[in-house]
Formats: sequence, structure tokens, C-alpha cells
Amino acid sequence: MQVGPGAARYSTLSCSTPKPCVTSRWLRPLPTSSRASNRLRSSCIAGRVAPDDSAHLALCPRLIPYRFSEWHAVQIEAAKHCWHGAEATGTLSVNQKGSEDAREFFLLKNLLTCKEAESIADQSREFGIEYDPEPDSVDGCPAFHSLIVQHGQILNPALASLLKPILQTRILPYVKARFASPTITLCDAFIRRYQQHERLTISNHFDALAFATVVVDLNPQDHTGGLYVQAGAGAESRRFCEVTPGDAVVHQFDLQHGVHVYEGHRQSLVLWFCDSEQSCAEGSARWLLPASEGGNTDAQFNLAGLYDHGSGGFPQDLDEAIRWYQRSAEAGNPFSQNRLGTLHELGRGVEQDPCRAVHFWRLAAEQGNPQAQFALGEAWWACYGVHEQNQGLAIELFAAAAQQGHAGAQHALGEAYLEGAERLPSSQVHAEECFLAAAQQQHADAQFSLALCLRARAAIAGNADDANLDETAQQWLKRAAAQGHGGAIAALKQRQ
Ligand SMILES: O=C(O)CCC(=O)C(=O)O
Ligand SMILES: [Fe+2]
Repeated sequence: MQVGPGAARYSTLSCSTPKPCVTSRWLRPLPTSSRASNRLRSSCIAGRVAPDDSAHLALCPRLIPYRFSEWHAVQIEAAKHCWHGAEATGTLSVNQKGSEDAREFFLLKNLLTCKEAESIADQSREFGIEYDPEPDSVDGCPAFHSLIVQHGQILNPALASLLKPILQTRILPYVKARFASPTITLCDAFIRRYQQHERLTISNHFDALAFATVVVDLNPQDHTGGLYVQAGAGAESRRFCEVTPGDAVVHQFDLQHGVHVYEGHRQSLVLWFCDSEQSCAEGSARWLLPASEGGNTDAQFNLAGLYDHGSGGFPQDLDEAIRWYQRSAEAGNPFSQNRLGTLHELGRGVEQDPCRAVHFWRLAAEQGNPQAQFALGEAWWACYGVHEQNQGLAIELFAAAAQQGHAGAQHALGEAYLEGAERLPSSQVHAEECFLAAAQQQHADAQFSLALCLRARAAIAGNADDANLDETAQQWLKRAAAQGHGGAIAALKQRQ
């Protein structure tokens, strides 16, 4: 069983992506100076779809802030300390099959002082703490987290002692009161690092094993983007939490969220609370049961995921998993619909059935789920579970998922641009943009394809501006090779 923060979250990507970018190697950051990288960044921010060959593709969702409207004063009294602050409540309305459900989350201003946030960040840098590259269960990419507390046990005494007074006098009393649960206890605490060539994103997911989560962005001044919340299946409903140093975002297991850093680097402190010491010790997410029985379709999806994988205190039981996925999918949950598609593709817990797989992917894709859009695009491309091949439809689906930042779809779209396909004139520029977007998310095939494009351009380039194309290509080959990409390893050997 996987342990640690990587194990506790379920997203459609963790459960179903056909090609997760899993690597067991820790890729150290390399310098970035390619022109293509700058070009992509500006296209991300512009957020446009290319109308012609000279324009840039929009290969990641736009940065739209969440607007908190209601603020009120809060006072936390504990251990002879009194903290006065302000809390805002955010509400996402989750629409499924006509019925509306609300998910709340909270922003606490200056829960930590700037100095406290800074010293946690400084400590973690000064101590040169190790960041674990173990694959993240959300997207299979290296996680780059460093544990402070795990399952209630202190692993980093220096950081834990910095955290302790803040936890005891402010955070713990607050979450106990906020969720009316006096037995709440801290179970896991860790720092995440986001930087170029490590990771800049975590796909949208739920913290299934945390009854409550508190996130503190330790250096909001050093980056754009960061933590976002999302109401719907598609990234157009994504909203970023604007914070200043010391602010905390607080949410529960049924809030869809993720991270996207557009520019700069980020460190975050993530705290996961369980409803009791017993749940923490047993690693049990028992709060999912009453929420699922009560009809919360995101809780049902998460509970199904725990039965699917045999974790979170639930035994592996594919019948139970399918039962909960189905209940949630029937109520319109796109995560469950997508997962059911993949289970029918794999014949896991159900009969293998390409047509049923396509049926479920279509339901999720129509709602905007990027994993399902990619899977359905591959189905149309390869004539899987559909009556005839349809490249045009496949490309539309790849583009829809690619614009939401799906690395597999970006790579597939890049290949289509390179070769040219039905309704898609070939374009080297767009192919490179697509490969770059996926390569930056550690997609090894895209890193390799990008390197080949750059090498090809270097071979015909004559001007000084393109002098370092070949060097940039080498760097991408090295990154792909570090992930075990056979083509990249062979290409590097040929050069030696
Ligand atoms: O780094 C963050 O802000 C949040 C990360 C997250 O969502 C997670 O680790 O589950
Ligand atoms: Fe999370």
C-alpha cells in the first residue's frame, strides 16, 4: 500500500489515465531559457484559441480569481491566546442532473504572520529538506513533497516545533469549531514545492483521506496562480484563491481543487486533519460513508475509489466500487462516469466492453471532463468501441482536453499537428507548442518529440538566434531519458 500524501487523493486522472507520466526518478531542476518556453507562457496567460497559423494555442486554462463576497470577524481563544481575524466563505454550486449541491470552503486572512510563513519556508530551504519524488496518486508525476507529520507521527522535529504553537493556538481550535468536531486531529503535515522541471501543477482532485484540509501558500509573492477550486467537470469553472502571505484556505474531502503555477515558484504547507485520533491511526476515511449514503456524489466517487484500490481503511472490493461508481455516475458525476469508462475498457470488476467504455466516457466528456475527452478522442482515433474512425472528432476532443492542460491530449494534438490530419493542416509551430506544454508537465513522449522538433529546426537554422536549439533539444532528451524513455536514451547515445 502506498503511504504518505501521495496515497490519499483520488482524481479521474489517478484512476484512469492510460499513460500516467510516472517516473521513479527525481528530476533536478535544469535552467530554462528556451524561446519556446516564453512563447507558451504568454499564450497561457492570453488564453486564446489560435485562429490562424501565426497565433498561439491556449494550452492551459485562464487564471480567473475566486471572488469572495462575505467577510466576517473570527476570534479564536485557546491556551491563553486570543487570535482575531477575518474569514470569508466561498461557495461552489455543484450541478448534477438538475439538482444543485453546494460545497463550501474558507479563506482565513493572516492566520499565520508573514514572519511565521517566511520562517517555515526558510527552515525548509535552510535544512535542505529532501523532497520526495514518489509518484503522486493524483497524476502519477513525481510529488516533490516533504513530510513533517505522517499518520500522526513527527518526521521532521524542527519544522514540527515551528508549527506546534500555531497549530495549538489557532489552526486546531479553528477547524474544531468550523466543522463542529471536537475530536479533529492533525494526521499529516507536509510541504510541497512547485518549480520548473519538477512540477507546476496538480490536477483537480479531492483529498479523500482528509476530513479537513488547511493549505497555506508560503510565498504567494513569488508566483502567479496557485491553489484553485473547481465546481464543474471542465476547467472553465476553475477559480484561483488569491492569498497574501500567512492566509489559509480550508476545505473538506468533497471540494474539487488542484494547483496550477503559471509563473515563478511556490511552496505550500498542507495540513490534513482526521475526525479522530482513531481514524488517523487506522488510516480510515470513515466520514465518506455517511456523506455517500446522504447522496453526496463526490463522496460516493471517492468511496468507490477506496474500494477500487483497497485503501483508506476499506478493503479492495470491486463489486462495492462499481456499485458506488454507478450510483454516483447515474446522478451525473463526471469523475465516476469517466472511471466507469476505463473499468469497462480494462474489464476490471465488469465485463470488458468497448461500447460501454465509450458510452461512459461520452457522458463525462460532454460535461467537460478532460480525461474522458482524451480517452474518447483516442477511441475515435483508433476506432475503438465506435463504428468508424473519425479523426476530425478525435482532434476536437484532443484540443478540448489539451486546452484544459491535459498532457496526454497535448502530446496527441502535437503529433496530429506534426503529421497533419483530417481538418487539421500540419503546423510545426503548433506541434512544438503542444509538445512543450506537455513536456513541461514531465510527459516523457512529449519531451522526446519536442527534442526531435528542435533538432530538426537546428539542422536547418542558420541564424544566431537558433544557435542554442540543439542544446535545448539535448536538455529535453536528458529529461526524457531520466524517465526511462527508450528513444531518448538511444538518441543521446548516438551523439556520444
Ligand atoms: O499545494 C497545495 O496548495 C495543495 C496541494 C494539494 O491539493 C494536495 O497536496 O492534495
Ligand atoms: Fe489536495
